[in-house]
Amino acid sequence: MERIHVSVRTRPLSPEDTTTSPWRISGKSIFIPNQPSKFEFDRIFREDSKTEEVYRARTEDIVAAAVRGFNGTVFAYGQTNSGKTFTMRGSSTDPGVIPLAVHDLFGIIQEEMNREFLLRMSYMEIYNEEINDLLVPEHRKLQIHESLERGIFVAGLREEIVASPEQVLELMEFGESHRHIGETNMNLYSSRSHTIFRMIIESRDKTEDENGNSSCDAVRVSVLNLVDLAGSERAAKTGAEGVRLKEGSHINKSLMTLGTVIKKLSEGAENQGSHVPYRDSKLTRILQPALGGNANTAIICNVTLAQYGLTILTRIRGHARDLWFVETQNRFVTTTIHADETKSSLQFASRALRVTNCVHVNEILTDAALLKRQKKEIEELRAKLQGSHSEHLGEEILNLRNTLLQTELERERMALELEEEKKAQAEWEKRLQEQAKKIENLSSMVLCSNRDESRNHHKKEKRRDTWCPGNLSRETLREGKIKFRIYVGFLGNLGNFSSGGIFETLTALLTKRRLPAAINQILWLSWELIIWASYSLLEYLREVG
Ligand SMILES: Nc1ncnc2c1ncn2[C@@H]1O[C@H](COP(=O)(O)OP(=O)(O)OP(=O)(O)O)[C@@H](O)[C@H]1O
Repeated sequence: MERIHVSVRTRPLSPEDTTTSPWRISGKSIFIPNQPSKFEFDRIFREDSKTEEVYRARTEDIVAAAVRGFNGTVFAYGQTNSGKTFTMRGSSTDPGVIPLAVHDLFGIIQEEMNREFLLRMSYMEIYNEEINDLLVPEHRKLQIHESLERGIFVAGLREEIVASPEQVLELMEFGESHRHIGETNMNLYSSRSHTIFRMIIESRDKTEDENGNSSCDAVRVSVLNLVDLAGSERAAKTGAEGVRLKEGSHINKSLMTLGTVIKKLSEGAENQGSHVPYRDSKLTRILQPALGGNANTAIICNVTLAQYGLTILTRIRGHARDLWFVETQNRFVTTTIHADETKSSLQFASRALRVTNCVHVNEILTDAALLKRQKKEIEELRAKLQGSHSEHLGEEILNLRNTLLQTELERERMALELEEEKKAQAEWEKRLQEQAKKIENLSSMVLCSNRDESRNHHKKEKRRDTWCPGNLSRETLREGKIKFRIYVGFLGNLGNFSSGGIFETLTALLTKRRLPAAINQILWLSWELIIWASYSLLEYLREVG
């Protein structure tokens, strides 16, 4: 977790303002004697401080971190005419934070021998809640989007590839010429828009392995935002009307949202899951990652310690100048009370001190890079393993492998045994079922037989067919035998009859004996037939009875 770094820069005062100023500075504190409000910051830069001092205090580290892959944002905040543009852009004699950062950036990159870099720059302004591309002036009213890969970004914004600080500053100059600047009673060159100067830094490791391949394809992409905000202003003070009034109200509205966002964040709203109104203005939406996200952030709060700001605007040989003393040919004279606005700027800055961000390297890993990284990790682990404990560990691993193998074999053997036992049990159960069936059949036969015997005992004269389902009773079998014998007897007698009687009768007729002899023979045959029938009947009754 990284806290937002907040420093205060006071602008020079006129001799009159110096004598009347109620503010006192002591170390890192700024206060009005005998008043409860006392503000403490990371650094306070007095009016004689150079911009380079301001830059070295924190922005220098943020630039160095951006080269290593960490996002960074620095912005100048303060009321109109407090020196924000002076701090961020500077002049040819006193370069501002942006040119210092650009030179530093290229300097650090040149010293980085193991990485190769690709730098891009963009420059945009937020004017009346519209985003304009300062590098391509016809690109106006751009929209903000959000994606997983790019996070929050401005669609259609030109990103120029740059190779030297001079090229960057030249492009910046070009952009400046398209920025909205206007004259107000407070500032001849008052910024009427917020500007965001952005450097996008891409880098990859260029050390090669033995095969000549890059050792890692991971690409680091970080963004460095250097923001010059428009200043809060009171219409009464600036004398704004018409277009200036409209601009002023948009500026104030977006700064108010910035104040609300900082207030919410300082109260821990984001950690508690409460709503933070980033989307209420284009400025806070674009700065969202810097305010409550993944960025090293620094705020330079520009203030004037004047009680009565006696700002004299005059024109010398056609050029407007901001002077610290009264000129005889002054055009505009505004006498204002600054102390309240300074207090409100300091309140904003001290709230920002309580905001923390979660900063991490932005690295994009390709599949090949992931693979290489994992291989590298495996190699490192293997090397560690082969270190001091390698022999002991090797033996232990061998033992563990043997134990594992034996356990596997034992498990397989037990599984086979179990299978065989299951089969045997199934066979045994099948046999048991068959035996049970046989026993059941036999017992049913015994029952039938017993029942028939008892029935015969009580009803000897009656014979009844006894049929037991699924089996023949003894009685049925006996009856079958009797019938068989009777039929055989009948056939035997018929044989006798045929062979004896009929043969003799026919012989008598054919040998032309007399008819009485034939009739006699027929009678004899009939008699024999009767005898046979009687015999058969007696036989049947004996068997059945
Ligand atoms: N530390 C300083 N030393 C010398 N001159 C300064 C300093 N700070 C501001 N000035 C002068 O004060 C004037 C107003 O400064 P500047 O334009 O930077 O204010 P600003 O805060 O950007 O105003 P605005 O919000 O209206 O754009 C400029 O002429 C600038 O040169």
